[in-house]
Amino acid sequence: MQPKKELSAQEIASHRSTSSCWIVVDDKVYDVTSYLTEHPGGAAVLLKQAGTDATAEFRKIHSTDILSYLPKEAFLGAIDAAARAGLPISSAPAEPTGNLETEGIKELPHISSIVVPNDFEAAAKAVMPVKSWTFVSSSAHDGSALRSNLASWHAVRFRPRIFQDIRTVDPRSSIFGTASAFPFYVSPMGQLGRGHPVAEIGVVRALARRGVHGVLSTETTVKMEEIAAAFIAEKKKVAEERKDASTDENRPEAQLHFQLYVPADRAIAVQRIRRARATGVFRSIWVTVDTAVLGKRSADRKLQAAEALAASPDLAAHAESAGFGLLAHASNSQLNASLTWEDLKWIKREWGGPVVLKGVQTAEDAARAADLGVDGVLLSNHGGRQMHDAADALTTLLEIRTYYPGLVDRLEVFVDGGCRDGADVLKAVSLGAKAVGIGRPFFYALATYGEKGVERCLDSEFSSIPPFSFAFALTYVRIASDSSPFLGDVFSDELVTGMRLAGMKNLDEARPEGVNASRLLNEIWRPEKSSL
Ligand code: HEM
Ligand SMILES: Cc1cc2nc3c(=O)[nH]c(=O)nc-3n(C[C@H](O)[C@H](O)[C@H](O)COP(=O)(O)O)c2cc1C
Repeated sequence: MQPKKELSAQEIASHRSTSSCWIVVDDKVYDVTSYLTEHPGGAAVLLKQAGTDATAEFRKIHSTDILSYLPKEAFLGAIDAAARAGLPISSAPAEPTGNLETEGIKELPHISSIVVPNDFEAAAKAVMPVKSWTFVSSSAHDGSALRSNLASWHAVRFRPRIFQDIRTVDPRSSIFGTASAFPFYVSPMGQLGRGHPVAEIGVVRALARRGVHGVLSTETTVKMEEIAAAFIAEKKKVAEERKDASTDENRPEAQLHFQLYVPADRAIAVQRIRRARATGVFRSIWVTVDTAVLGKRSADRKLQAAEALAASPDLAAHAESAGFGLLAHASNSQLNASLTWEDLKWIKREWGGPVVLKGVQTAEDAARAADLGVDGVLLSNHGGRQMHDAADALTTLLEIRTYYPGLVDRLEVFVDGGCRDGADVLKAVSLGAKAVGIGRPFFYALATYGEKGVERCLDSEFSSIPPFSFAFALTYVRIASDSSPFLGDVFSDELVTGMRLAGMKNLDEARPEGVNASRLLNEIWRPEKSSL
């Protein structure tokens, strides 16, 4: 890229106000003044980086792909080594961390004391920087959609069967014909670098070791090509270890899928799809359809207003309209408010493989997706972060079963939102879901214990198993007693224990009669009751 003009360190350093704000990333200078009020992360974080070399701070959160959201004229030019040397390096903003005292935790607990998914959350709240914690934990408005997501799982009860000889149970499943160790997967979440420097790389390596599926977000901290390469390398390593240990091929291989935010600029969207396809690692594409605009994330907005007030007198004057407070609410570059069913045609054509719609919230939309040849729908309200008082996924699943009983056999139906117990995955599978997406627990696991935390959240430690048949290893772990050194995982342990307690030997035995969903059925949409 040719510099548009000579830019000296001195000149760059002078642009650090709301009337002119320049930042430098990878030796390129951007005028982000017009983007200040649009930036979903708020104006204050940009202003703190203004006039400095922001590369290090920027990379903790974003990949350089995100720069495509800036208007073309924002790029002012590149700088040379001399100019770079003259620039102040941005110091990490002093973000307050969580409060160990208030959370009643003295220090990060030993990982062995993390036994249920919510233990990761409590630990994360105590140690994560407040801004990152707020980003992950926040939901729309007063949190009602998130609360009802969490509650919905408890509104369905098991109907366990006895005398089933469940010494050996098989929790293996598949997504679009590709096997998975369990019927759950890690949901796409943006900016994992805000949890831990290993970011998405740590998550995909853990998936590769455990044979679990994951959906990668569009908004990664690390570029998708680097993540794909790390995933391939880890899978290769795992395959070699297994070969050396003379184990068999029964263990499912991990699989990635790609989540697509369709930006306003179609050229950017097409390029994104092509890049994802070129990596060769993604089995399907999951198009997020519940984010035509951003939901009202009140906790983030309050924090951004506070940051603006504290940042500088200049920004304080704009605090009422800073960041989320104004244009980010209808960010028109990252999101696309004009998408329609018509757009599915070119998305399907560009991708050329299985397509899932992520964020379907009614039976009618699920049926329309099936009619249009979509391969899967994810019933989801985005973890309660978008539509305030949106239906939880289990209720939508029951709505589908009631009004379109055959639909779950016409396409793969996934659910997510608020699942915090591996056994609960069985409730969704019993009602016809192919798999359950789990989001926040994995962000918290990464933020607290890094890659090791993600592994613990997923599945038990197989690496110390002596070299015998892997199929046997699976069986061994599944029937392990309380004294087994292999127990201590989170989601898989709960799932397998849940299968045994419910009397299910494999997932074919997860049938609707295995659960009592009548309480939630009372809450589904009833056209006759809704027509006034
Ligand atoms: C200069 C070009 C930049 C662009 C185009 C940009 C763009 C964006 C976009 C599109 C998001 C929303 C991502 C999502 O929904 O997951 C975002 C979020 C965010 N950005 Fe940036 N960003 C830029 C620079 C920076 C810098 C320099 C920092 C700080 C070092 C930063 C910090 C953040 C934070 C903290 C969030 C999260 C907001 C939240 O809490 O939800 N950004 N940015
Ligand atoms: C921190 C965070 C970031 C997210 N980022 C994305 C994203 O980039 N793309 C997307 O489609 N969904 C995103 N989601 C939504 C998740 O994919 C998923 O629908 C939701 O988290 C499931 O609910 P749970 O967190 O209660 O398990 C995000 C959710 C969280 C909590």
